[in-house]
Amino acid sequence: MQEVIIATKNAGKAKEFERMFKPLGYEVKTLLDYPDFPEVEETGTTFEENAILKAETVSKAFKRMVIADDSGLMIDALEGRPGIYSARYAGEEKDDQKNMDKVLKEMENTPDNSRQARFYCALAIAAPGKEALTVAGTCEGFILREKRGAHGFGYDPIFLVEEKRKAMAELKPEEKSQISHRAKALNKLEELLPSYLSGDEKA
Ligand SMILES: O=P(O)(O)OP(=O)(O)OP(=O)(O)OC[C@H]1O[C@@H](n2cnc3c(O)ncnc32)[C@H](O)[C@@H]1O
Ligand SMILES: [Mg+2]
Repeated sequence: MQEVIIATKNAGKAKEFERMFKPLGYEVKTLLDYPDFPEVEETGTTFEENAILKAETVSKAFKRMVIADDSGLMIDALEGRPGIYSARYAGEEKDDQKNMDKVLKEMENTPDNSRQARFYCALAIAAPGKEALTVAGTCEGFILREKRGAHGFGYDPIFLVEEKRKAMAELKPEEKSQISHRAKALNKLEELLPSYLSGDEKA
């Protein structure tokens, strides 16, 4: 089986990529398989910049084609927050429960008709000698008033998926991987991959 390297240390993302790449005939390796690889600092100001930073850093180190994911939750009533700071919204320890609790508290007085939000996922692909490429996908929904469901990771229990009328964490993994921001971005990447791989080398 062919191998694809995903530059992530997030176990939830790793599982989703495994599920999505399997039907394409790829075995997924992530930075969880290389625990000594240092965390790449996310110093960009957009999801795309951070995805490129992660993909290029790991691609240079491994001298291989690498895909990276930078993603997060954007809430209208919070002017797009937590956005690119989603992982560390409630502190450096990247605690999903604390992050959700912080959002629920901030949204306590936000009425039902003003709770629109979306997940955003930027994927970057980098390969030796090539310019990195990015694609993105979104998933629309609403912020719930309490946690629901036990699947997924991150903010999934407090995000009501508009098209399913269920919390993201209530969807089975195979359902999430049909409709998620990550799945939509990956579909676009799949379309662009052949031309990327056969395209020009960087000068
Ligand atoms: O950078 P890597 O190593 O990939 O892992 P990370 O967890 O730091 O990942 P990000 O920097 O992209 O931060 C994304 C955060 O956004 C949230 N998030 C992203 N995708 C999500 C999803 O599908 N469901 C729920 N929360 C998600 C979750 O809290 C993630 O930790
Ligand atoms: Mg990160």
